[in-house]
Amino acid sequence: MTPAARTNPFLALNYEPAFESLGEDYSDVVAAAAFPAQTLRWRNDDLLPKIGLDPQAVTDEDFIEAFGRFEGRQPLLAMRYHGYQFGEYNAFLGDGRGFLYGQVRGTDGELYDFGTKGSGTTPYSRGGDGRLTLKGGVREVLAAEALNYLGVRTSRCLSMIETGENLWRGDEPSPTRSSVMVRFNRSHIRFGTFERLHYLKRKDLIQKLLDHVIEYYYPHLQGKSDRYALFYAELVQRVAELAAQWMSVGFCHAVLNTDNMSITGESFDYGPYAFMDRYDLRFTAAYFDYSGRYCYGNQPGICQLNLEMLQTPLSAVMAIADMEAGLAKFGDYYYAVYRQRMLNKLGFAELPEAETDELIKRTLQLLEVCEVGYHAFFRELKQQFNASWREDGGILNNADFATTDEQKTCLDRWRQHYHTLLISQPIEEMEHIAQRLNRHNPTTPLIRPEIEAIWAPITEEDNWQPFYDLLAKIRSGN
Ligand SMILES: Nc1ncnc2c1ncn2[C@@H]1O[C@H](COP(=O)(O)OP(=O)(O)OP(=O)(O)O)[C@@H](O)[C@H]1O
Ligand SMILES: [Mg+2]
Repeated sequence: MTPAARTNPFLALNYEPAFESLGEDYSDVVAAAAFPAQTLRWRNDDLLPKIGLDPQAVTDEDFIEAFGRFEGRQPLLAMRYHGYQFGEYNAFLGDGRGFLYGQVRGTDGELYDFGTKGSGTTPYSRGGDGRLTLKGGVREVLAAEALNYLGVRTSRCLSMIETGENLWRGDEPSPTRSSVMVRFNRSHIRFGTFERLHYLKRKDLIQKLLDHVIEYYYPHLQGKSDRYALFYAELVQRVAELAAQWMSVGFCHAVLNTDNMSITGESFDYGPYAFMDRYDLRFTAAYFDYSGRYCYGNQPGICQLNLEMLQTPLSAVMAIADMEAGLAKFGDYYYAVYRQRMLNKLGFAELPEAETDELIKRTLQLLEVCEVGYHAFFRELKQQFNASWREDGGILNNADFATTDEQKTCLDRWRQHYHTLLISQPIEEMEHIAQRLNRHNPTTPLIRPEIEAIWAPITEEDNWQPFYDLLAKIRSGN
């Protein structure tokens, strides 16, 4: 007897035609580019069990067949959307270098998207090549893994395959290498997906899409008479919390256009992002963001503004007053999470609100006065922390970042304050403080020099080991 032909586990998944079932008003059927080569550079084995696959049973060739050659799966749908880009409405967007490959139910019961980036041109490419640079792929893989470790609600990359083409880009030495990536996230429905329908004056399609979003991503609201208002209120909460997550980990997304805002409140699209080095509210990651519109410190406000702009399309089916009531809570949601996360970074689980605010204020002031790196400071704190600090007050005695008189005075004041807080905690708590400092402050933050350090061996000698080593570090916090 001949053995039965083996099926690629990715092709054997039970794909649900959720977005597809909305019909042809929301997407276009497209084909993937035929690439001259496929070299698997990244397979995210962490994600496979989440979709019921055993990593051992999935070969590299399975990845390449499914996510490099895109064989055996259709329809591939370029999703339609518009969006406000740097405040200007753009009615010529849509998936210009990607498509929705398919949707699968995770073992957690949630629906997930496989969405591509760099898979070829579509009707929305606007003269672009439909491609993703290899460095772009590498950067998105790294950002997603780093943010995931840090507890940010983020998309992940399932695979990244080098595709053997030469690309020309203004922001990379060119020709530069090409890649195709498959993203794994909750949904690629964007604020801009609704904005497009408003632009087309299609109230019917807005309602249909909103019902779809609630059915798949807010199912606990289904059947409630005020489900639309509840949906918006929950989206406000999710987005506010996401902004707080970014701010606490020192992350600047860089392109918070409404087409990069997910309707599930999940973070995605890691283009010119950067983790800042020094604490600086004006830190701007994208070289083309001349006004600093999407600088680090503007992110909560921009998220709030994007939510407000979403009211325009949604007002076709619900009352603006209800949405205003939902949006009014943005600040409370934001600060609750920001406070908690900063407290954790400083080692504490809980302090009265006023004390928390005072500690955060003094810490940020210290970072500014001492000109010490944001991540470097917290790393120093975790590495030097000693339970004996509670008794002897020898906090950060080995810190080398305070040299001027002003810096020394600032550090001394901070030490005294931190010491008072340590004394307010029982001695048994010191161990937990050490654990929290460890968990919330990575030893290797994904700041730009770390990325450039792994990129050099890739371009110079095609050595990928430093990339894998860095991934291991950012996935473990070490
Ligand atoms: N090289 C390219 N060829 C064709 N279209 C492109 C290219 N680069 C970007 N685009 C399109 O420009 C718009 C904005 O790009 P942006 O970088 O925000 O999205 P993206 O990174 O391509 O996709 P995603 O938002 O899913 O991460 C999108 O419509 C995108 O499809
Ligand atoms: Mg985008």
